[in-house]
Amino acid sequence: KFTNKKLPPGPRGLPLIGNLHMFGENLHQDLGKISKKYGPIMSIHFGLVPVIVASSPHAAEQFLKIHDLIFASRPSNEVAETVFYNRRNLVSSNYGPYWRNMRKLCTLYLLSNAKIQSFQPMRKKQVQILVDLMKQERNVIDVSAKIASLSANMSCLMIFGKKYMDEDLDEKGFNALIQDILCIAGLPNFAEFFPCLRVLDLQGFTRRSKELAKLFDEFLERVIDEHVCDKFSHEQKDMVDTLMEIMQSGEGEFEFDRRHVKAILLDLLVASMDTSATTIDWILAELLSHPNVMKKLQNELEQVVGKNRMVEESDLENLEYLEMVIKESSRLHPVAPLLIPHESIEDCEVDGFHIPKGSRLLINVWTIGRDPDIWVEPEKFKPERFQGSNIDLRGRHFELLPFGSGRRSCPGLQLGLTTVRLVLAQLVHCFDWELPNGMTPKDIDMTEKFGLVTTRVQHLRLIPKYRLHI
Ligand code: HEM
Repeated sequence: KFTNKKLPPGPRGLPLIGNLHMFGENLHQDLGKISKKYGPIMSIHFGLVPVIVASSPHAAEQFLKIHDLIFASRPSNEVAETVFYNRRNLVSSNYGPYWRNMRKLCTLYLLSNAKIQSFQPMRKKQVQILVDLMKQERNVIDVSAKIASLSANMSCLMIFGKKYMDEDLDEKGFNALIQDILCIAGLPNFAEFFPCLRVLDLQGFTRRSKELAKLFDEFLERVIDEHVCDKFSHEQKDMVDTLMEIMQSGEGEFEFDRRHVKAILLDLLVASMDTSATTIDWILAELLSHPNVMKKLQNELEQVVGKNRMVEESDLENLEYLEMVIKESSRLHPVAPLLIPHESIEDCEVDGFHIPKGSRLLINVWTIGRDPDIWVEPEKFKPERFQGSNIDLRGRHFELLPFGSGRRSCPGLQLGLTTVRLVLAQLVHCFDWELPNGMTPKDIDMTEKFGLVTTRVQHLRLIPKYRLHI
């Protein structure tokens, strides 16, 4: 079928390990450097697995729009199989009828605008609890940890109908276990690239995946049992209720039992908790590094909301500068800098290059966001660059893709953005934030820690000064 079998260019690999020796802790940055030499469609190898890296808006559009269908699958991995019930979740399931149906159900019943709206009072209450707590504080607080807990609480209330405390799962704690899942799923797993090493479990991933699978399965069983017996009364229909209803109605049009319910519940938890919290953390860190931007945002809030009340969700659509700030931070710090790996289901030709079936695809949105050919002074944090621009966050403009684009793009975009906008607006409106111990804005550390969700290495420790008149 293909006359031209030329693979995309890329660095020569070593026998067996391919290019794995070229990568340090920050895979997205290393790939960015290498792609400068080999171009926006690059071919490398993780062990024996062929990997294609796209690093320009044009290349991203080729894979996520023009040839979207061919690249709409996901590679398998240890965590997907062990922890997510043999890939019955949405994030890691193969492209096909199961994924299509499940995605439709999730968008229609769990992540629709009406559903997001129904959780508005819950969000308001949880943010209020955090603001009240911070109002009392005179000392330095770990704001990153507080934002992570707030996000975890909001996710749990939405998905399970109640907050779960760290001790509900394991002595290691709820948040830490979710981090473990993201970590194992995000790091290069040698057993995947060299199947013969699988039995040796050199990185201990198999053992840890099995432990995590057991812990979460017991937890999810308990949660479902509680709902079935209605041991705790909850005012509002949560996502467990909705999924159980779908299961009982037979509307799934495919096999749908407890394993599917559990896989989707865990998926939603993992996909929502850290992404939203980390996005907020990065934005706050940039605002603290740029006091002029912080001031301008506070001025906007003063004009739209005023100092006599807190922010309401209905205010959010009037906060234009906030939107620019979110876009600018998402450009520099996309929380999933390589998106989630895609996999091709057929041979394909892209820009004259042959891409074999079964290639893994990484879209380096981090590099695209910092490309000097696309952005003026790309390393500078300047929200004003989006003034009057039609570039949005929805994946229609391939130079800015924090939620991906096309069939596999984030179905939780609206929910995630609502959380990010509300929490950020409230924290910036209610408080002035002081840096501790003579720290200056220049001292804020922006070092990244790569993972499926890429976080800042340092937590933000700040002193809140309440600034409203109520
Ligand atoms: C600011 C917050 C968020 C960001 C930045 C974000 C980003 C992303 C990205 C980059 C992807 C991968 C796209 C790709 O592979 O092409 C993704 C997938 C996904 N996200 Fe989000 N996300 C966020 C919040 C959420 C929330 C709140 C939920 C649901 C509760 C969610 C559910 C999912 C799911 C289920 C997928 C997998 C979709 C599939 O494979 O079909 N996300 N997200």
